[in-house]
Amino acid sequence: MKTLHVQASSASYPVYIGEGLLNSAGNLLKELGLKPSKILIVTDKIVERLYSKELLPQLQKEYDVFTYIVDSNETAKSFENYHGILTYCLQHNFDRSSCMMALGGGVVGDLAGFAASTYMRGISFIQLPTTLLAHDSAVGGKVAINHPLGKNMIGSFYHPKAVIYDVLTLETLPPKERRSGFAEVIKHALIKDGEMLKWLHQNVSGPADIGPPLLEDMIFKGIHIKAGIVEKDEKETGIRAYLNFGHTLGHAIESEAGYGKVPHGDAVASGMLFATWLSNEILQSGLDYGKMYQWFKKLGFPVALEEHYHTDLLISRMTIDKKASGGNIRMVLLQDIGQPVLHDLTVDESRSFLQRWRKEGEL
Ligand SMILES: NC(=O)c1ccc[n+]([C@@H]2O[C@H](COP(=O)([O-])OP(=O)(O)OC[C@H]3O[C@@H](n4cnc5c(N)ncnc54)[C@H](O)[C@@H]3O)[C@@H](O)[C@H]2O)c1
Ligand SMILES: O=C(O)C(=O)C[C@@H](O)[C@H](O)[C@H](O)COP(=O)(O)O
Ligand SMILES: [Zn+2]
Repeated sequence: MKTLHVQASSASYPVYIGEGLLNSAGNLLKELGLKPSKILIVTDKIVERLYSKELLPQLQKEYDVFTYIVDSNETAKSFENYHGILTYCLQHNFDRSSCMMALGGGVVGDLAGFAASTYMRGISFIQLPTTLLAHDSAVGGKVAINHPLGKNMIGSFYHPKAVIYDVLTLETLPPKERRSGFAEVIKHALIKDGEMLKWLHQNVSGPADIGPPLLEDMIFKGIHIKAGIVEKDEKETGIRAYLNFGHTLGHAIESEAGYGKVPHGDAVASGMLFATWLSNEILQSGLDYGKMYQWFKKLGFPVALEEHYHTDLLISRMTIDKKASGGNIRMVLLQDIGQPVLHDLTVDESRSFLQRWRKEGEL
C-alpha cells in the first residue's frame, strides 16, 4: 500500500492506494480513530452489485451499516438523491457522530460528499473510489450536485477524513470509463508535469494500454499533482482554477448533451483540445496540437464536436461557468506544458474562436 497525505488549510487526511483495501476498510477506520455511531454507504447499482460484498461484512461486525443505492450515471447527482439521502439519514436516526462512505466513482463521491457536508452541518465522510477518474474527484474536497442549467452548481468544499483507493476494483472498469478517467490523468500532466506527459505518451498509445501495470502509477502521480495544488489554494481563489483545464467547454458539452450522455472525461478531452488550440492562437504557445489531436483520436476521445451542438448554446452555457467573471468567459490556457494561465475572453471573442476551432481544429 502507498500513502499520500493531503495537507489543505482546513483539513489533512491520508490517501491510501493499494490492492484489496476494501477488505480492510474497517481496520483503517479504527486507525483513523473514527468510531461512527452509524455508517451510510452511498453507492450506485453497478458498484453495489460488484463490491458491497467486499466492504460490508467486516463493517457489519462492528458498526450499524446502511446502504443507499443510486443510478449508475451522472443523472444521480440530483436534488432528488440529495434530498433522498438526507431524508433516509433522518428517518434512520443518523446523528453527528455518524459517517457517510462513498463507494464508487466521482458521481457518488460528489453526491455523498455534498450530503455529508450539509447533514447536521457536516458529518464524517470517507471516499472509497472505484474508477480511474476518481483519482481526481476523491481528492481535494470539491463536492456537488448538478443543476439542469449547469454542472456542479450546488456544492461545497468539504474534505473526506480519508480516501481508501482499492485499485483491484479497477479490473472491472469498462474501457469507456478507463478512457474517461485517463483524460484527467492527461490533464494533470498537461498543467504541471512535462515529464509525466512524455511518459504517458510513450506508454499509452491506445485504449488497451490504460490498465495495469501503469494504472497505479498514473493514480499516484495524478493525486500528487492535484494535492500539491489544493494545498496551496483550497478554495479556488487562484491557482486551483488550473485544475479546470478543459472544463469550461467540457462542462458546457455535458450539460448541453444532457447529463449522463457524454462521460465527464470525454467532454474534458474535447475541452482540452479546444484550450490547447486556443493557447496557440492567443498566446502563440507553440504546443504540438496535431500530436495531441492524433493521440486523442487513437485513444477514442471525441476530437470534434458533433454537429448537433449549437455553438451559441455552448457559449451561453460557458457564460454561467463558475470561473466566469464580469460577463467574460475565463479560460485556462497553456503558455507551455506545465505552465497554465487564466485568460478572459468576451462572449463575442469566445463565440468566434469556438466557430473557428470547429472548422480549423479538425485534422
Ligand atoms: N469533485 C471533483 O473534484 C471532481 C473531479 C473530477 C470529476 N468529478 C465528477 O466526477 C463525475 C464522474 O466520475 P466517474 O467518471 O467516476 O463516473 P461514475 O461515478 O458515474 O462512474 C462511471 C461508471 O462506472 C461504473 N463503475 C464505477 N466503478 C466501477 C468498477 N470498479 N467496475 C465497473 N463499473 C464501475 C459506474 O457504475 C458508472 O456507470 C462527474 O460528475 C464529474 O463532474 C468531480
Ligand atoms: O478539483 C478541482 O478544482 C477541479 O477543477 C477538478 C475537476 O476535474 C472537476 O471536474 C471539478 O469537479 C470541477 O469543478 P468545478 O468547480 O468546475 O465544478
Ligand atoms: Zn474534471
